[in-house]
This record gives sequence, C-alpha cells and structure tokens, in this order.
Amino acid sequence: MHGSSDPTHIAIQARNVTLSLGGTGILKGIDLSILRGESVAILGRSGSGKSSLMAILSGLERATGGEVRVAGVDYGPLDEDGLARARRGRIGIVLQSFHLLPTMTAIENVAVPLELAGKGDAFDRAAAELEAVGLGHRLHHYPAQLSGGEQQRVAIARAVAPGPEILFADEPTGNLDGGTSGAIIDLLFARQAANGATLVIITHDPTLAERCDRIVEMRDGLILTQGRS
Ligand SMILES: Nc1ncnc2c1ncn2[C@@H]1O[C@H](COP(=O)(O)OP(=O)(O)OP(=O)(O)O)[C@@H](O)[C@H]1O
Repeated sequence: MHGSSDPTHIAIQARNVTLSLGGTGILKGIDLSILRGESVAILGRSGSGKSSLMAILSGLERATGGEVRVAGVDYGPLDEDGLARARRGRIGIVLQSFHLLPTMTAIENVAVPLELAGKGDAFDRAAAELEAVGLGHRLHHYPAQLSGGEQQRVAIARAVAPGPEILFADEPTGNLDGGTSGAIIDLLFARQAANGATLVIITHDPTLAERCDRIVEMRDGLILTQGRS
C-alpha cells in the first residue's frame, strides 16, 4: 500500500488556505500536500502568489483562513512567537537576496541560529557546514567580502545546519549568473539529500523545476496543476 495518505508521511498539508491583504484576495483557497523527502517546484507568473504561499507554509506569515500543518505542527492556534518557535530548527529558508547579517562573519551567520536552536558545538557544526558548501577558507569573512555565489552558499549552510525537516527556497539563484546558479542548485539538492529533507523551491526556471519530483503551478492565488514532473 502506498503511504501517502498516512499523516506521518506528510511534511506539509494546506487545506483551503486563503490570504487577504488590505481587502485583496492574494491566496484564494490552496490545497496542497507535500510528502516527507519530496522536492517540489512552485512555478507561476509574477504576482500569482508563490512567495505569499511560501511565507505561510514556512510560518513567516499567518493565513487568513484554512488549515496549515507543517512538520507535524498545526499552525492554526499559534501566534507569531509560536510560529517562530515552530520554525526554529525544523524549517530552513533560503531567499533570493541571501539576508545574511552584515555585521557577522560567515561562521557567525551559520552558528548563531544553531545556538538559538539549542544545538551544542554551534561553531564546530557551522565550520563543518561551511566546509561542505566549499567555504572552509572563508569562515571569517564578512558578507561584503564575499561574492554573490559565496553569500548564497553561506545562506544555504545557515538554512541546512540545524538539520531542518523542511527547506524552503525562494528564487535561490535569482541574483546569480548562470554558471554560479547551477552550482548553487546542485548544492541545495545535495544538502537536501544528505539530510533527507523536504525541499520546496520557488523558481521561474523550467530546467530547475524539472529536477524536482513534482511541479506545482500557481495562477491568480490558486494552484492550477500539481502533477508529477
Ligand atoms: N503586503 C501586501 N499588501 C498587499 N498586496 C500584497 C502584499 N504582498 C503581496 N501582495 C500582492 O500579492 C500578490 C502575490 O504576491 P507574491 O509576492 O506572493 O507573488 P509571486 O508569485 O511570488 O510573485 P514574484 O514572482 O513576482 O515574486 C501580488 O499581486 C502582490 O502585489
């Protein structure tokens, strides 16, 4: 029997999720199930609601309506602090513009969230993660001293270091040139596989989308198709 209906196999479950901002319907009833270990690409034109959906699934924003259950946690009753606690250590997020803290070195950017997640040996683990993304020689550089591709590697190391069950990436290569972005994507999939994590990537790139187990296409705040790739 296939286990997809077993809740323990489901990493992300959204039922009739809506988001309204200033009276405008942004998400209009999203139903989506993502299995543990699955990689899913979210495609759709600009303004279709991809980033909004990711913000809700990753616990950065609360839905207006519907049900969201992620990594075994029902987001419904949680306030902002509760969502932040639910994210910590369980959910890793990589954004297009890296969002590294400029006053911290590469190793500090990776180690500090590990400390917040209550993990021991934060600096040793951070060094190992940076080594794994090919930045063992850049541990003590500040973001401004790193190239865009190197900064994104730090951001991936930071997202992956706590061993999250789920990794979200919003246009992770949007600011990088073609060659660099291919290497970054390879790295993201490699770190996902090493951790057995679920991966959700927003992308405009059909080649990247085809590397995922499944493609979900959004239009006007709704999911249009969610077939196997
Ligand atoms: N805070 C806000 N207030 C009002 N409308 C918003 C707000 N944030 C986003 N929107 C609107 O919600 C819609 C969906 O935005 P979203 O960023 O989720 O789309 P997207 O598919 O990720 O687009 P892109 O590919 O351009 O990043 C857009 O029309 C946007 O203008």
